[in-house]
Amino acid sequence: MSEVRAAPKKEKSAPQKALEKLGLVRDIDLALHLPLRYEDETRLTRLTDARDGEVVQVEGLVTRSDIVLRPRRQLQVTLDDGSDTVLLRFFSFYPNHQKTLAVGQRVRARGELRGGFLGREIVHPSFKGVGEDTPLATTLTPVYPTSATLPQAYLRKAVASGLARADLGEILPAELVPKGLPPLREALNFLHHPPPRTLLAALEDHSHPAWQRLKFEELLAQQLSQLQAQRERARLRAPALPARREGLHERLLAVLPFALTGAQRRVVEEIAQDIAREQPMHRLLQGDVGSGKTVVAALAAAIAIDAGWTTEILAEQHFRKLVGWLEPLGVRVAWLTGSLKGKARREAMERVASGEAQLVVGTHAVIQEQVEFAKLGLALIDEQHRFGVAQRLELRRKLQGQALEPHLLMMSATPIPRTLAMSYYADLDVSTIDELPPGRSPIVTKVFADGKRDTVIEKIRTEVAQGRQVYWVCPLIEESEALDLRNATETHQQLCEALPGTMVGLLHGRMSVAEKAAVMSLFASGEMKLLVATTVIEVGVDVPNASLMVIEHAERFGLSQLHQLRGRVGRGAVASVCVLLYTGPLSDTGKARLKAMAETTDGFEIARRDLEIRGPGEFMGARQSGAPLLRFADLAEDVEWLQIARRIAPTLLDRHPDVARAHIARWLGTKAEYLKA
Ligand SMILES: Nc1ncnc2c1ncn2[C@@H]1O[C@H](COP(=O)(O)OP(=O)(O)OP(=O)(O)O)[C@@H](O)[C@H]1O
Repeated sequence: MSEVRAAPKKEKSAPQKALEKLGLVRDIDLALHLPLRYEDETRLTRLTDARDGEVVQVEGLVTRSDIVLRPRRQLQVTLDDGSDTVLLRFFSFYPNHQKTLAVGQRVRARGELRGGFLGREIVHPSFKGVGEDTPLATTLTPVYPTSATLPQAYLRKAVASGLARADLGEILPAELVPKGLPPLREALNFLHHPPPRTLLAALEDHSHPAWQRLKFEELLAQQLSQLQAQRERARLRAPALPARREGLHERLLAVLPFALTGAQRRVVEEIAQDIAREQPMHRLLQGDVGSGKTVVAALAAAIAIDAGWTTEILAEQHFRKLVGWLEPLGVRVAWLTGSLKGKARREAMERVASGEAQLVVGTHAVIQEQVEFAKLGLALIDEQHRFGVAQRLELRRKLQGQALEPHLLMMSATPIPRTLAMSYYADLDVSTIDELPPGRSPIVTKVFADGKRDTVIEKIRTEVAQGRQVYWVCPLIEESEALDLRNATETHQQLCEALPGTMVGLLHGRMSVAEKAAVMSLFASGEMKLLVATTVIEVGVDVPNASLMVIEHAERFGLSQLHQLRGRVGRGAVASVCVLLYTGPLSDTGKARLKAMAETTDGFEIARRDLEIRGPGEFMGARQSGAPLLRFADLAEDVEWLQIARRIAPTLLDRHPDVARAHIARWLGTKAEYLKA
């Protein structure tokens, strides 16, 4: 029976999806996906010549092939290469393995040789059946960074065909390419398939000219796109917001209970200079948790408001404190949060539209919904809001009728080294608060298995008895069977029972803004001693009297997030402790994260380790999210190439704009459009 059916839509296979997830979509992406290391399948080692501990490729006949059940079920295969024999052992195997490895078959196997209880052996070698004269590989075999769902063999094929298809012709005029560097196609062919006996050290430490070519190309693309973005920005106009003598910002300084640190003063000065100009500021303000970013933002807002322009703050709770400083000085504030409804909402909108509100505090909804600003001069945005270029454009659209762009100050509490920041946020200037306010005592971090809960509760009792306050952080609000995470409500209940007579609060994301505010104010006033919360307290919460933080299921959190959370304590002069409770067994990365947390409280160091611990997959994930992270070059190491790229970029952009565009597109792909926008 034949029936005409529409051809079924071709579903993407799991490896295809995995490729996409790694960002390996275009041929050029595949061509630029470089091996982590190489395997040498170009030669055979005679067993008599091989030493234990050496990675070898051997070839011979199978003389024995048995499944052995003790001490653990395994397939044992003896291979004889004419000079000696070796035992191949497999703890997991399929029927077709046994077929290839049957007695009498010729097999080529590769792996680390070691002396075992049963004689010399290779555990889990890679292997294939071969004929008498199956040729050896002619080049070294690449091993690529990959993910769990993407088999190496599939990836190898995909990269090889991407490399063959990719348009890798020279784009740059020959006179601009530094001498001694091979053409791009040659460099990539070499790096994917180095000839036998290539000195691998030069590939591994990236000193080989083929690697240098990639570094140079990438840095040039980065410099070009930054320059392009800068030039585009230079064409835009923003209101000049000069700081007035004896203005609002000086009144604010006068009422603060502390003096600014040197770093805060420097950063305020950088921002003040920027916004005094008619070019829009695009600046990232970064500083470790508790370094005092809020007051810097408040001073910037004060200058803008004084100049007669509205400031918008995209961060609901981070800036309660900021409002608390400015409102008493007579600043008119409008709150625009998602939960604001009906008349109150309409009124708030009107106050924004008429320009009556000088400071507008809100969530993302401020941009997404129908809000029209009368005169928006400065936007302060928390990095948590992932305020990408797309959102900036949206913001611009909301300013129809306003010929001028607002100045943008983005704030990040995940500090990254300046050089990295420069490449990560290609079109932002960076200000860094690299000094903590005086009088802080370092936070001591302890890692405990969840079985030690009672000891931890005892510690809470002691802290509370001394008049201190405590946070207890849980990862989820609802029991998830899959993850078996403890429910915040349940923990709250448990702690209430364990600590009778102590006021224990609960804070989670499902509560309304008003409910959250009520709980927070009880905690801030000191009346509530213990606050059980989900990660909603991650940013902006500032209660200097809190001296103990317990993080439950700490193994489920990312490193930066743990650092953010931990930063809620140690904000005053009292010595603080952070307890990380984990439920084992821990994965390697889980272990590495908790270890890093226990070893350092320096946010820059944490950020560095975070990048180190996350695999290449996540690195690429970060790239895909639109943040151009350098993959080949290292801004600290490759200073020479950076200087050359800096020197060439303006010439290239002026004299060969098409070449510049093509070069950016090749290297940054969709990100090139992202930067042009
Ligand atoms: N120069 C200073 N001297 C003393 N205390 C300061 C100073 N600057 C800020 N503080 C105080 O330090 C605490 C942390 O400041 P702030 O909340 O601005 O940090 P932050 O950088 O926003 O941190 P986070 O990202 O962790 O929220 C606050 O209690 C603040 O009042």
